[in-house]
Amino acid sequence: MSAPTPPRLLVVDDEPDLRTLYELTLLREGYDVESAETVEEAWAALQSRRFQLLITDMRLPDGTGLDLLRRLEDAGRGEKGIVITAYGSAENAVEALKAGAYDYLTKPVDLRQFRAVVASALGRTPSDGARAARPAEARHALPPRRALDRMVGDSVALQQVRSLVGKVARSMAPVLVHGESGTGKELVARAIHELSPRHAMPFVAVNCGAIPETLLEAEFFGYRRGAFTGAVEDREGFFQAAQGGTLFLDEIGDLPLAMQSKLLRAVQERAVRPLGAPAELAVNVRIVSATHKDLAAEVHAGRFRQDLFYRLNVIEIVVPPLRERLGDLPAIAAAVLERIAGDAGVSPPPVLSAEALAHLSRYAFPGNVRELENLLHRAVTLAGGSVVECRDLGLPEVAFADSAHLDLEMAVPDPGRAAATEVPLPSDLAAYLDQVEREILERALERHRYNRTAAGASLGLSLRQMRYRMARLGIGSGDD
Ligand SMILES: Nc1ncnc2c1ncn2[C@@H]1O[C@H](COP(=O)(O)OP(=O)(O)OP(=O)(O)O)[C@@H](O)[C@H]1O
Repeated sequence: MSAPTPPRLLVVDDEPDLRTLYELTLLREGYDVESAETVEEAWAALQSRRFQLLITDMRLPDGTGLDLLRRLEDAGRGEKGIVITAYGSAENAVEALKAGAYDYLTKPVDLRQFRAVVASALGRTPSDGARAARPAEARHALPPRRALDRMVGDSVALQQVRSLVGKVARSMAPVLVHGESGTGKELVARAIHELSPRHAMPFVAVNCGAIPETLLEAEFFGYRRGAFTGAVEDREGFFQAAQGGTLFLDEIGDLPLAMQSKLLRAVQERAVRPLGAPAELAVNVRIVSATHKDLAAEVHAGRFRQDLFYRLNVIEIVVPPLRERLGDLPAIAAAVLERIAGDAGVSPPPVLSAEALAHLSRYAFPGNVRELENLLHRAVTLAGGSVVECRDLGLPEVAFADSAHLDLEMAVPDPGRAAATEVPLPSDLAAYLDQVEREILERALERHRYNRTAAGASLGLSLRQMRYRMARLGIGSGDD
């Protein structure tokens, strides 16, 4: 997969408040963070995978941070270590450096310094706490007012989406965008924002499924200095960051019930109260949310609050899967190839051979446009020339085991027929299902910046189950 893997960090502290504070700070810097409370728990994590950096408290219930550093050294491991020592204990700090620590910090930890030391250990420049450093936002950053242009395709379905976007952009009404993963829901949300009177104000994209439950409130509403142990500076939340603009809540169906209540309150009151703040702050934010889940069914099952559902779903925009609007495929593929060529400074852009296009048109695209983009990126690299052929696409043959052929000319949106003919019966069900599972796991990992815990949780799997499945299917977890 093409997304760069963020550095993976292990935080070890037995004090929940401090652990939360470190995790929150590091997540905001775009790192992939895991945590442990004891030497043994940390060691178990270190044995099962590689990290780039270990950040550990000196005093732990079953030993010290130095024990961890020594074990790493004995095992010839390359992880750097930062040790957090009690205020005034110079010996401890020296001992830590002697034991091979990259650096040490003393309590109470100054977060600015904390970020700087971590960045330096990883050979990076700290983001200075800027929101722009959030990978989720940076990943999709587009020039202003470009989202609508970027939304390629003339199928009836897409024309309807475009016309709805134009209509709803003017109002403040909350919009719920519904569609499978990778269909372009975020593009729709950005287009609404860019066409709205708020276009000069911020667009803040939040993947609700990627934030650990314990950090949700602080992330959404911010916190004040002193709100919890170690909160030494004020931090704004997503609502404040989106002030005057649009807050895009992706994967809203993944929000835990407790947080749903708090969000409902913020939306109703148009005010938020940062953790530790004496009073509420008025916020003027337009909410656009998105989900691939059937939220009505989630309400029915008691997993989503009905009152919040009604609040967010004032206007619904449905983005159909790519396989139901295959007529858009040639134009989207051409636009994507143009973009890839533009990024690489290549001209003219490569084109798909007729057979390659026909081949693609028989594929079900479970990952929709995003999958098409990834596939074309890979294909262009393999093709190395100006024409992308069938063999460069690397589509699993199992997906085509049945020779059902769909003529491109006939590829008009027709959900009924699509379901019946475009997913051929496989000749090897086990291999086919493995391939489907592999793609789902890879997409979830990519979406959650290769954090297996979050990716697994988004699929209803524990970390253990996730690891097992990845190992079975031979999926690497980035750098280990
Ligand atoms: N109609 C389209 N034309 C061209 N590119 C598109 C189109 N729709 C989506 N894309 C591209 O496909 C990729 C996925 O789109 P986007 O992130 O908006 O999907 P999503 O539904 O929000 O995905 P997820 O549910 O996984 O968050 C983006 O790079 C986007 O630019």
